[in-house]
Amino acid sequence: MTADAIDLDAWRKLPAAQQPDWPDRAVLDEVVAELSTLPPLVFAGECDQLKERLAAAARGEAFVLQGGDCAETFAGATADAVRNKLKTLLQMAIVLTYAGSVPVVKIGRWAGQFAKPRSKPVEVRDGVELPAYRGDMVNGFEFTAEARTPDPRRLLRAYHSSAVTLNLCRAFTKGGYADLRQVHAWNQDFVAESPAGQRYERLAKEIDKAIQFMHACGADSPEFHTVELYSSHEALILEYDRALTRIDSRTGLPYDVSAHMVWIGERTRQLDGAHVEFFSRIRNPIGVKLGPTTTPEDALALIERLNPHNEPGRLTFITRMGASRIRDVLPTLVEKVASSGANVLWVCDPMHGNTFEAPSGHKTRRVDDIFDEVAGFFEVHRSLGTHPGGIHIEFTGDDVTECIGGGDPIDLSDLSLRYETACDPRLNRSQSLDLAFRVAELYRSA
Ligand SMILES: O=C[C@H](O)[C@H](O)COP(=O)(O)O
Ligand SMILES: C=C(OP(=O)(O)O)C(=O)O
Repeated sequence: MTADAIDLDAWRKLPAAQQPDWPDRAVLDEVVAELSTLPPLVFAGECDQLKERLAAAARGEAFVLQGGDCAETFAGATADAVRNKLKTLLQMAIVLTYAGSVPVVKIGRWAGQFAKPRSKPVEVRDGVELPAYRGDMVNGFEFTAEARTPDPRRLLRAYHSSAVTLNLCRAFTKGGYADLRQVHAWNQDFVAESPAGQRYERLAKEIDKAIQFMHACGADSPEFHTVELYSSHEALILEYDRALTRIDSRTGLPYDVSAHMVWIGERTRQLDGAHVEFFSRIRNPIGVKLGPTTTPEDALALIERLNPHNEPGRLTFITRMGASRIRDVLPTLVEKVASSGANVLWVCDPMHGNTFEAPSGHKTRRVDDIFDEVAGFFEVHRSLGTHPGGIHIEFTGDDVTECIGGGDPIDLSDLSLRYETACDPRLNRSQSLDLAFRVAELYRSA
């Protein structure tokens, strides 16, 4: 299909869920016009490369590690915070690479993850009702009428903040910070210094031996000093992602150049809705979140709309069923999709089906439920002979206290110590590394 034949604005005629109530259309139009002139954040060729990597993961020849904050904030785009997230992602990736003996496709849930779908449009505190916080791209977190009023100028800040974050990640991953031996040394510190890490001493020693062996053979090529890293976000605010959609000069086809991969959330995947329509036009690799009420018919219809030519690596289903439901709900879904012959990558999001409210009012998740959902995901795929293609998690590289349990346990009374998320609870650094070692054990138990 040529670019001329692709109507990138067809979504405007359809119902779009979870969009802000912008107070001033004229300001929005000005912002969108400016965004449309700004340089792309990623190159379409990189999106194609990611598509190839995802196709390999769907065949069982790679494993996807996708993660980052639930909601990025403008204030959080500091060198320390970005570095800590990247460092944790790289540490997790080494463990998974060794355990799976396949490349790990590293995708940050960052440089664009500034918008949140909400279950209620308003928040009430002490009898005062204000619009819900929808992410820094839309409004402010502070509970005042001024902060909570959607402001289109925030779309521009989201673009610039994404550019800064991506720039730093590109510098770190290409400039030597991601050196394999350095990342492994950080893992050794985790194992030596934390009660959570001590369980994994044997595995860490094996990795150490493997690295020494490669070094001795002279096999540590330039790839061991740099890392391929991709960016992703939920493309929720369609004005933003549309303004950053450009026609690729190589192919003449449209790509959303705000990120390498974008996904549709559980709340916006209506077949006749604006998000599915918009995503059907762009050529990036895309994801769709599937919750526990998804029927096989829903999944097949999404495949038909979003990947009609059955292109490998184009479509990822990110399942988020909840630990208590995954073993019941996932098998039929995977079975029906597999028997249709569709090329789909299955990734497990063990976060969004396991959220509950603590007595203190904090939204939280049990680390054990998160581990259990991932274990269920592996079990289901193993029993069906399909590939557990990756995990999608909300985490931070900082020592926050937002999820309970883990190797250095955080309990309900600890939640208020360092509860910093702007939306949903994230795994902290130690809980994330713990998860990587657990997934490694699942891999090796096959
Ligand atoms: O991250 C996902 C959603 O935005 C979030 O779970 C919605 O949370 P809410 O139920 O507090 O609106
Ligand atoms: C909102 C999210 O998830 P879901 O659409 O699965 O609820 C998310 O990943 O931020």
